[in-house]
Amino acid sequence: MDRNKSKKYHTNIVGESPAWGRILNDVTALSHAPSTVTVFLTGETGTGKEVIARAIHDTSDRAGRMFIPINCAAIPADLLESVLFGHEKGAFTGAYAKSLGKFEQAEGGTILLDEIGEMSFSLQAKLLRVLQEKQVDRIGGREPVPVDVRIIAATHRDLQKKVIDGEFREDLYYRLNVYPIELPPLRERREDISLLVSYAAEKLAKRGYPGIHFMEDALEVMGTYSWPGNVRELMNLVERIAVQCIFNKKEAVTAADLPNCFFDSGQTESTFCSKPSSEESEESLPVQALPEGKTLPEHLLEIERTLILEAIHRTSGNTSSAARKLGVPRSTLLSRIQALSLPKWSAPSLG
Ligand SMILES: Nc1ncnc2c1ncn2[C@@H]1O[C@H](COP(=O)(O)OP(=O)(O)OP(=O)(O)O)[C@@H](O)[C@H]1O
Repeated sequence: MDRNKSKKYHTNIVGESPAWGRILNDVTALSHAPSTVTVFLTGETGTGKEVIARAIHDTSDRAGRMFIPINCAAIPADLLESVLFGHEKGAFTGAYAKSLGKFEQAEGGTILLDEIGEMSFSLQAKLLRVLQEKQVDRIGGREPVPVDVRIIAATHRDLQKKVIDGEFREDLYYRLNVYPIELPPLRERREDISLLVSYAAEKLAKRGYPGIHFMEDALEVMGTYSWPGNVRELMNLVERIAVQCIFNKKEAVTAADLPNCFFDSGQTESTFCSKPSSEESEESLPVQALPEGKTLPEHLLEIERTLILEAIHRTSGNTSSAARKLGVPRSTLLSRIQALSLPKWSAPSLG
């Protein structure tokens, strides 16, 4: 890809992991292809589907035109048709004036149909027509209106299952699924966590928050969390901690500033007993639980650190009962806390 194109999105897209690199390669490949190619984005909530859709638009020859994201799940089913395709004056009760739909507004540009799986069956047929005929029918309109709009569809659901269950049209599914991109969950690209945390802190600083930085122990614990809400959850967490930092007048964020869910035993378990992803499985099978690049002693120290932090959190910093939970004398716990340079416990002001 030429430099200008990469510049256009690299400033607000963060990630250097191989998994994320593959997504950026797809964006690059698409930037060289005709900008009419339909793209189908899948991935858990908060993985960056909208971010990638925008990057695809920004690196296409449609960049100067509109990018319109629509969340199909957020608009009542009976309104969605008029929102997408528009209506003529008097087409239905309350249609006091002609209204252009999003497709016409996005002429020459790109439309992101997020949560496409939530679209009603009858509207799916109308969308299929737009894809086939490149024209929309305004509600109450006499003539179809030609449109030149790239469609990017996105979903966090298993659309193939919806097709099998008869809830999503198969013909539309194949029309949309021309260039599929599957966004990896954050737990499958943990290498990006610390970059994303710095990016989030920088973004907040631009919005007037005081500068904060995350200490190694905090990043370590964050690196073992499962992040069900993915990058969105990370962004929200950094903001929540930034608010606490203003209140506590501090800049350095330690593991003790993280919410309790980071220390849940289920969480610890799911981290250390997690199944390797298909990509990791070949290499890491002989030493199944060992994270890439870590030696056994390093990994054991990490487990020890996490367990001690968890026990300290759960006992609100009471080292006697934490030691009891861990089954070691208090003196041993104190010396391990010192040896591992673990932070002193302080009560979090939120959650
Ligand atoms: N790689 C990334 N670099 C920087 N910010 C990111 C990245 N990925 C996601 N974000 C941020 O995370 C948040 C969620 O991203 P986005 O809305 O694109 O996710 P999504 O997959 O479309 O979520 P949903 O399925 O819930 O609509 C946004 O604030 C976005 O800016």
